[in-house]
Amino acid sequence: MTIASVELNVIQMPLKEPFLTHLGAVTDREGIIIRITNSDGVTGLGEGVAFSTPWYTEETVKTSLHMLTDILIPLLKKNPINHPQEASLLFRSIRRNNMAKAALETALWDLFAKSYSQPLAKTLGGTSPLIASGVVVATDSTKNALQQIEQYLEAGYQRIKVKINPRQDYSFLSEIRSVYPDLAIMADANSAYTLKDIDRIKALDDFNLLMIEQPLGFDDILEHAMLQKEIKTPICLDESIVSFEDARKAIEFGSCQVINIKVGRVGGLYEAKRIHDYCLEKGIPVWCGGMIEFGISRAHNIALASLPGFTIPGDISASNRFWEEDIITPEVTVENGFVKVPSGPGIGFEINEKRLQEVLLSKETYVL
Ligand SMILES: O=C(O)CCC(=O)c1ccccc1C(=O)O
Ligand SMILES: [Mg+2]
Repeated sequence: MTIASVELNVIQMPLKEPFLTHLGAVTDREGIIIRITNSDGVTGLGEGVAFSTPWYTEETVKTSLHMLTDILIPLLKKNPINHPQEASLLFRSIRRNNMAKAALETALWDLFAKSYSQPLAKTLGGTSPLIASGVVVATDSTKNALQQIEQYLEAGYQRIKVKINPRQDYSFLSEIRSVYPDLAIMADANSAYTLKDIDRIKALDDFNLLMIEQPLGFDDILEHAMLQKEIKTPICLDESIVSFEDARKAIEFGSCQVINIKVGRVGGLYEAKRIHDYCLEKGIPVWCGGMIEFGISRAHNIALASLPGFTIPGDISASNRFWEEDIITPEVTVENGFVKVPSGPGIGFEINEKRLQEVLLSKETYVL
């Protein structure tokens, strides 16, 4: 893989409606769109999914730009690679900064697949032609939640995830359950509880949830294992799993029965696939998480979710879940509850250049 240049585009777009969790509101999304070009003029696309502030992980758009320009791109310049997996191994010399690493590594995967005229899903070992689609409801009112659920079920989504916290849990979920007794529902707490809340969390066993995601500390593995012994609802870990090693330890400890895999959170597609393969071997189902992302990251998620261990509908929703107009063409759509895995080379989506220009904040090109 002879890399000729790396282009970093910082963009910003308002969400159609604010995304509310107990940690705050996301109303505008900044992101980094990476275009890598090789010596034959083939381009690979990647997306940096860190937020503007470090509310979900410690990274931000600015720390990602620093890591990319001052550390990761120079590292790639010094160490030519033949396969994206080598980039992933090379980046192990840098501690964490997983979203910055993933932004570059995913672009290399797209470039690699395109240079063999192969769909990225196939390059990764994916087999399913269709991905079951789920969606997240992130609001602080039961009325809004019920309205949104109705609208999303109408659009065909197969599974609903709601955000919960100690001020919005039991009665919120019981109202939703009373309207939708058979709906596939999961609840994501984004670390809103501690073990002192064990009775509140235990009570949620009443609702036959598919799982409860990340109820306790964002970096905890021990207390989730203690909690899982006390509740029937399967625990799914999100924030706590930032590497293959975290996944291995969480499974060994019994800290979770399900894992949400996010490419950015774990540092790229190679690490995501390693976690997937291990979970498949251990009988732990996985699903693909979302980052309120733009179309490039969404496209990488689709390719990853075509692997056989992704047996639960993930947070892979249509472009129009968050955006008036996405930066890719065609946009991601959900039909009869599924997203089609593209059959074209690489991620199978192109940049919508007009839309990219409309939302562009800055652009830098590095020649290698
Ligand atoms: O569909 C989506 O992109 C939203 C997924 C979501 O809940 C989320 C969005 C941003 C940051 C963290 C999370 C999460 O899964 O905790
Ligand atoms: Mg989550």
